Amino acid sequence: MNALSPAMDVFSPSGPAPVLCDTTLRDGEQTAGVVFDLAERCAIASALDAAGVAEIELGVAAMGAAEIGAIRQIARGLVAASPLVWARARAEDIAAAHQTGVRRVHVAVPLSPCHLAGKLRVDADWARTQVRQLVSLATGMGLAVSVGAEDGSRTDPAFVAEIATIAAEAGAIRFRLADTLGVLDPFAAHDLVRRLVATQPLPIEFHAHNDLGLATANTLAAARAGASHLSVTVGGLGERAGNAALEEVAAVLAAQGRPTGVGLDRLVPLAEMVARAAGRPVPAAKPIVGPAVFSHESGIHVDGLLKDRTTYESAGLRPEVFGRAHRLVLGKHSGLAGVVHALREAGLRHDDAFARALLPMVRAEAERLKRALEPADLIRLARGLCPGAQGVAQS
Ligand SMILES: CC(=O)SCCNC(=O)CCNC(=O)[C@H](O)C(C)(C)COP(=O)(O)OP(=O)(O)OC[C@H]1O[C@@H](n2cnc3c(N)ncnc32)[C@H](O)[C@@H]1OP(=O)(O)O
Ligand SMILES: O=C(O)CCC(=O)C(=O)O
Repeated sequence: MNALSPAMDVFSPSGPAPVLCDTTLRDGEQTAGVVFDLAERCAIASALDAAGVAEIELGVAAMGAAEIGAIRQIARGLVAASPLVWARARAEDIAAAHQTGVRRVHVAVPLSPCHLAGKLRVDADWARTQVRQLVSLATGMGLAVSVGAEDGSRTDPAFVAEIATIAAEAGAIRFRLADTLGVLDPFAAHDLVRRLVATQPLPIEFHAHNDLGLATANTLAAARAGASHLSVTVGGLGERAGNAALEEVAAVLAAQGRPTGVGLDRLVPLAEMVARAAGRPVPAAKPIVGPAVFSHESGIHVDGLLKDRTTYESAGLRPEVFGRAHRLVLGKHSGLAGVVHALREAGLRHDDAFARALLPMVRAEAERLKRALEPADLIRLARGLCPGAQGVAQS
């Protein structure tokens, strides 16, 4: 029994877990205004590696000599994870990637009509030719090559499959379908990936964006449709609204019985490390890693949790799994059970009559302070109500 809910239990997919390809250091750092220094990049890569992330996209070698040197240094620090370098569909980008010493390059090829005509000023034949020639060029240099369909979700699926087939014939090892603008919903993502899996020979990676808040859902739908590799970033950092969050994808797959090898207890330190380096604090309610996601205040929830934790905690989301713990707080929505519990924890008088008298004061104080109560607030209120409350612990 490993489902997040009975519904997920019924529909849990089977088969090997997809492989996670983390692109925090490439798409994540492309977030407007985010810059990691070299020490931060090395530390993030090592933390991802230690957490068991299988693949790490390290950056864009075409940015120049300093970036080539940085990628080389970061890659040298990896123990188990496989590094890869991102490249445009240009021979000079592949040459730059080769200079990093990393043995794998990912070549992104814009495929949608608007990217081909509007951005590159080329036609579909250009894409066919570039993929054939560049994959051969890269494999000739001894590089393993994956090919990406940039803006693939706004491209005729038959053309995407054709390019993937050309990539396979030229020697590519994988094909990445990018929902570059985050336009898909999970049903469309599932359909596109299923079609691609069925019509061309390469393993498929899905690369989601979160413009509609669907990156994780789309990534999981892609996995269910047969994507063997999934792009993710720590905290979902990435262009605009970001990418699929590593912690969400890893947690759901583990809960579905398809663990990715990522240590779930490493996710919070990773999120905090990336948040610090990015200058973007982890949002309080960010699933899995947010500081507040295992906190409970509402009377009915706290009462339920105290009687039987499974009332408000699903099997795959036990806080201990992530190295975390429940935090029961007192506030405007507290009930009697929560007050009794908090009093007992604080070593204060905690009989029902006392807690019942204190409850309206707890609510009023939370309203006055516009926040949850700290232990010191509770002690102050309890002493105000009954000066001898402290140390008069009763069962
Ligand atoms: C959806 C994505 O995430 S795509 C990845 C985005 N990542 C980045 O942009 C990484 C950082 N980028 C950079 O440092 C720079 O843009 C560089 C080094 C890649 C290129 O810099 P510049 O040579 O100054 O070009 P600039 O950034 O102004 O324009 C991009 C050029 O790449 C071309 N290009 C864009 N994508 C691709 C592609 N996948 N394949 C081939 N060419 C491409 C554009 O057509 C444009 O070419 P042009 O100058 O001949 O018109
Ligand atoms: O890597 C790719 O293939 C696509 C690039 C990308 O990040 C995107 O399209 O969102």
